Amino acid sequence: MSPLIKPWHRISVDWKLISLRYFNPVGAHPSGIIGEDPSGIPNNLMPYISQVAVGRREFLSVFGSDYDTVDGTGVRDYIHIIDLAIGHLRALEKISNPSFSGFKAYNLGTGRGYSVLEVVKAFTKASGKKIEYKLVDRRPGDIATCFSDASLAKKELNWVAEKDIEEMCRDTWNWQSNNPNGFS
Ligand SMILES: O=c1ccn([C@@H]2O[C@H](COP(=O)(O)OP(=O)(O)O[C@H]3O[C@H](CO)[C@H](O)[C@H](O)[C@H]3O)[C@@H](O)[C@H]2O)c(=O)[nH]1
Repeated sequence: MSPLIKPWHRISVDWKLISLRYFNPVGAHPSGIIGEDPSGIPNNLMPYISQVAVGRREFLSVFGSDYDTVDGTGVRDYIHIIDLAIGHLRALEKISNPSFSGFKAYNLGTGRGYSVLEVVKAFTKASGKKIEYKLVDRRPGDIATCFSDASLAKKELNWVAEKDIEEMCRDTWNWQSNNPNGFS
């Protein structure tokens, strides 16, 4: 074996890397003790909706209502943080297996997209609160639709997301209603 090939050969045996591609993590720990408390004005949809529901913000600005989607609003693949945590445990099991080497990337998502207005509807149901919203211009840089193909994670990590949008909204609301001002 030439000296040039040797180092690469060694790398292919010893080197292991797993990359997990998160889609849109939301939700909170079901205990209601751990949740998302962004500092300042939330950039992301779920914490913004949650702060409207709890009375910290007046209304949600829905960024764009003319996308080519089910109702014109942006579609994303929301995933409960508990499912995401379990995905990490499965990846750790995989990378600890002596038979695994090299690099793999796995999508962690539900494979199903929800529009902004569908999330608003699900959150209204989970919280019993009216979520005021206004349709405004698109946010620069946003795309219409983004959802995962998580079939490789199912096949190789034995992982699938199990929690649905109702549970994501319920756990988010459970935390937010117990912590109306966040952790402060
Ligand atoms: O106040 C808001 C916030 C968001 N949205 C909409 O809600 C959807 C989800 O928006 P998020 O900001 O929650 O999530 P994104 O998928 O747009 O953004 C996420 O994915 C991006 C890459 O695709 C970046 O990684 C970014 O940091 C990360 O938050 C989008 O259609 C967005 O336009 C609103 O209508 N109003």
